[in-house]
Amino acid sequence: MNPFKGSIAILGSGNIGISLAKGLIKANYALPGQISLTRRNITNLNALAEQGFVVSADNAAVVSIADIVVLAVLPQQLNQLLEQILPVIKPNQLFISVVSGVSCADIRTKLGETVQVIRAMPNTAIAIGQSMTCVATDQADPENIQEVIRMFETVGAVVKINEDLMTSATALCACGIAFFLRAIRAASQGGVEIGFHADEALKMAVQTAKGAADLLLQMQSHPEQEIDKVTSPKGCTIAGLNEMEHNGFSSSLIKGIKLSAAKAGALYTKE
Ligand SMILES: NC(=O)C1=CN([C@@H]2O[C@H](COP(=O)(O)OP(=O)(O)OC[C@H]3O[C@@H](n4cnc5c(N)ncnc54)[C@H](OP(=O)(O)O)[C@@H]3O)[C@@H](O)[C@H]2O)C=CC1
Ligand SMILES: O=C(O)[C@@H]1CCC=N1
Repeated sequence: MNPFKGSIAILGSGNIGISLAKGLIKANYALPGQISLTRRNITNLNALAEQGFVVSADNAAVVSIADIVVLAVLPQQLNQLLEQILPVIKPNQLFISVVSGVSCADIRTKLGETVQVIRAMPNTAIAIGQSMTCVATDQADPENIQEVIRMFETVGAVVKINEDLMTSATALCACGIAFFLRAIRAASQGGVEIGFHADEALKMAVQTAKGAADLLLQMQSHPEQEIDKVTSPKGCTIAGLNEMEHNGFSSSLIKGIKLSAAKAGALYTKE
């Protein structure tokens, strides 16, 4: 892999910003000294400073020397941040926004119409190189799109989508990791009810979930094909599955994803 040669500023180093930084280092996309991390309370970044990351509370200072600027604050924190960096942005800088519900055009409205903006929607598995990242833009240059895809491919799978689907991607992939984690947690709680200690129930549920995901990835099959192989006639799997469905299992996942998508589209206030 050809490492990135320039410098990266991650503005808003909270959960996803730090996960991204760690993932990029783990994948050898960049060295810690090439990545500046900002937040207002920088004492929370002491451990990362010790690992060699540049840590700062001064967004403008790090943007003034960055080739790639990653916007990773909450939607309601974005406008104030953009006001801070507006005076120092340079031509040829690439802005990557992971902020939910904010369009490329919204960011250009604040930073100027010539600014190159690409949105990326990763999930927290980016820290271990297993993100599902959706990438979208409206008018960024092809070479910038290629660099962003290359960056996120080092830390997981990437799908390029139309920008109008970014809130849907937020719900399915970024929020989605929490939905699957909750399903694993629930399975482990079921495991405790039927006789296992909590730690062994969780280990069993985690490996079973991993096996299910890997089956689909490696066999390129449909979930129902794999389910059909498990459900013996008159057996215990179909009994359990149908009981879950009677209680709204699929329906609740679908409804939750629809609500998350609607909410993701309404997190940002332009003014
Ligand atoms: N968490 C996730 O899984 C994902 C989140 N996202 C998106 O990423 C964004 C961040 O989410 P998340 O990481 O969960 O949120 P966090 O609250 O964990 O992170 C946001 C960070 O921004 C910092 N911050 C706030 N204002 C400023 C500022 N003016 N300058 C510099 N830093 C600032 C905060 O620290 P301090 O208060 O110290 O300044 C905080 O650490 C959101 O827009 C979210 O929609 C996208 C994909 C996945
Ligand atoms: O919960 C949130 O709003 C953010 C966006 C996607 C994941 N976390």
